[in-house]
Amino acid sequence: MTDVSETDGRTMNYGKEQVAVYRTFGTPLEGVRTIPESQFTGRDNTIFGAEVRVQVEGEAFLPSFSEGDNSMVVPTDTMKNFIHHQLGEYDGATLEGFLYFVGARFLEQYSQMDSIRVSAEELPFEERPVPGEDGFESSKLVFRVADSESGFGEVALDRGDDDPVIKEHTSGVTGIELVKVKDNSFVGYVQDEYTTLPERENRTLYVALDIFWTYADSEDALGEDPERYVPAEQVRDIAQVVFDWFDVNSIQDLIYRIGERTLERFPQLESVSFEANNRTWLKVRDDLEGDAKVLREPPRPTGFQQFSMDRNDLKGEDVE
Ligand SMILES: O=c1[nH]c(=O)c2[nH]c(=O)[nH]c2[nH]1
Repeated sequence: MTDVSETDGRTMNYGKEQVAVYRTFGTPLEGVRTIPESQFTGRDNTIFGAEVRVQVEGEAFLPSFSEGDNSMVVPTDTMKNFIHHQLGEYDGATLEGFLYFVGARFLEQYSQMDSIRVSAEELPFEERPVPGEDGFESSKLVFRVADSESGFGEVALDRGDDDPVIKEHTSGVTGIELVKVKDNSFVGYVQDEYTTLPERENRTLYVALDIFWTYADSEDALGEDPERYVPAEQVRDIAQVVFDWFDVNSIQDLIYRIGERTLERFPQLESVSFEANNRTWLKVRDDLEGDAKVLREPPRPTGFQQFSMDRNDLKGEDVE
């Protein structure tokens, strides 16, 4: 006989990924706090898309692995249909709120699921300008299918006594790609017999960035209180403003400053983390007038930086 303790600690889960789902005319996100680094004040949610991943766990699934007994198995195809359906039931306005909603619904519907992890990448769309009465305005109907940065969310839920309990959560913005054409350096690094990279006092820096954050109180991630919600657009905008403002000496230096500013702006956040990639172009010509250069793609391999920070890293300086 198999008891629970014997199965403790093993990896056993299954689920569905790449579940793309779209919703039109959702609940608008209104009432977020504005910050000086961003023009973002809310989202209409006229169109919303996400690619969802769901992963479920439960001791009841062991016989499906060990004995080929599917009597407790919810097909992953059904999971996909369930996600599609629940986006129509969700009446909130955020990606993380939807992930919590759909996760909680799964636990309610299928008692054999002990816990669930749901994550998603937003599939972004952009408003398009059309001529209106006072110049151009955003079309209310036509959107560009965008290849831009997108929101990210993940929640892991356990069954609680009453409502599900959020065991882990992460929010984020992924796919940021920024180029700064001058006022960046990379100097002062280790020089030895293996070094071929010349020091650069002023390089054109191209960085790809994913930024993730956690809240001190995971409920704040859901967006039910929009004043305490951190929109991915505002973090994206902090990143580009900090890049514009500071003459940094490396990507390491850049992401630390973005992290500091993000934690200072949003006291409700517990931590911020980064995955950065260096895509800096190589110089072909700099014999042109002024700061002008001709550049080319870098060859492989590429460098990366990962960093996480929390409130202990702040030096206690106020931001205006
Ligand atoms: O911002 C950078 N950080 C590095 O650690 C590094 N290493 C390198 O070759 N180029 C760069 N750029």
